[in-house]
Parts: sequence; structure tokens; C-alpha cells
Amino acid sequence: MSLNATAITVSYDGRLVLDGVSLSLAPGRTVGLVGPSGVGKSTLARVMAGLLSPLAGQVTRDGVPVETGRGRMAGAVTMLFQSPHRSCSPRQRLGALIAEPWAIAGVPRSDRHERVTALAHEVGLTTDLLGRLPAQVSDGQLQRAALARALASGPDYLICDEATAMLDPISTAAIVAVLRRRAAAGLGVLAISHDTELLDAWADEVVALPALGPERTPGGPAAGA
Ligand SMILES: Nc1ncnc2c1ncn2[C@@H]1O[C@H](COP(=O)(O)OP(=O)(O)OP(=O)(O)O)[C@@H](O)[C@H]1O
Repeated sequence: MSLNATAITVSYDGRLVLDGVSLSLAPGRTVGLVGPSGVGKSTLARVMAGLLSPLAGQVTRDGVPVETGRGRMAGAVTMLFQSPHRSCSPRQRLGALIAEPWAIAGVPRSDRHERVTALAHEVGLTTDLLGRLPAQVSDGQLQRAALARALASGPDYLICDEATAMLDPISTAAIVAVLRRRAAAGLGVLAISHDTELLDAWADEVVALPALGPERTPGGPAAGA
């Protein structure tokens, strides 16, 4: 049982970004992912979440290949992004935003209310905030709602891509505390961050993604070699 990325190779416009990278995430574990800016952390995250097809390599979830595109199984591997304003519709009130995965799954409206209230409570959002639009709450509050929405999809694995980078220490601590409790209950968490102090305190292990060296094209020698 794990989310495994094996020998992942990705290039953008013929420029190699990841070259045979492997990473494993087990249920109940929190793995921190660090590395210099531009090394490909977000790219690896998107591949592991099934949002991007690699040029080579495979991602499996509990032994089953993770599909990308239309075949992608929504929810099983979910991402939480850095900017909640970019990942949340400005026209969707927080309650509706949190309930979105249930609305898509066809959960009756009457059942959603109770579930939203429970998740809001879990992430530390008071119910009066659920009727507000994203522009009417703080970034920390909106990121808590985005976390609640991610959890509403019932993921086995959650990939947090710099999810606390824009937040104040209190919101960061609150989000980390929720994710710790969820990990203790079995959620596998991949936490990408430049904050090594935070990851040292939060993650069970921290993995460094090394730089590729001279710019290379897939299948070819180093450019200019
Ligand atoms: N859609 C894209 N098209 C072309 N190049 C891209 C695309 N997305 C990312 N890149 C490039 O691929 C490389 C890896 O980007 P990525 O965002 O995965 O790195 P990162 O390690 O997450 O960086 P950071 O720590 O700054 O967020 C960078 O050089 C980036 O400019």
C-alpha cells in the first residue's frame, strides 16, 4: 500500500526537468520534499497527483497505475496548492466550496450541510465564515477552507505544494496540526516546502530533489556537449 512514483522523466518543450526520479509515499506517513527553486518539485507533485503525464516512468497507487486526464480518479490523490485565491472560485461561498467534492459526487444537499460543519470545525473555521466569499476572509481562513475541500474528497494521499508558504505562523500551525491528525489516521502526506525548519518538525522524513546539472534534452547528451 503506497503511492509510488518510479523513474519519472518529464520535459517541457524538449527541456528535461525530471530524469528518472522515484519517490514513495506510504499511508500514515508525512514525507517532506525539498530542493532548489525550479528543480521540479511541483512537476513531480503534479505527476503523482495524475495531473500531468510523464514522458517516462509510472505512478501507482496501491499497485494500480494512476491515470491522468479523463481516466483520473478524482479524490484518491488530491493536491493543496500555495495560493487559495488561485485554486478557489471567487464566486463560491466557503460552505459551497468545501462541499464541492460532495456536490460533484451527487451527495444530497441535506447531507452536505452536516458534513461541511464537521469539516469546518476540524480545520478551525467558525460557521459564520461559511457564508462568506473568498474576498471576505483572510488568506489563512481561505486556505483552511481549501484544505477542508481537499479532505472532503476523501483522499488516501494529499500533496501539499507550498500550502503554508503564504500563511502566518498561526494558520500554518493550524493546518499542520490538522494534517498531522489526518496522517495519524492513515492519510499519506507529501509536503513540499522551502521551509526546512517546518519540514524537520512536521515530516517523518525529508527527501531532497537534486538539481539535474547541465541543461539536457530527453534521450540526448548534455546540451552543448
Ligand atoms: N508548464 C510549463 N512549461 C514550461 N516549463 C515549465 C512549466 N512548468 C514548470 N516549468 C519549468 O520546469 C522547471 C521545474 O518547475 P517546478 O515548478 O516543477 O519547480 P519547483 O522545484 O517546484 O520550483 P519552486 O520551488 O520555485 O516552486 C522550472 O524550470 C520551470 O520554469
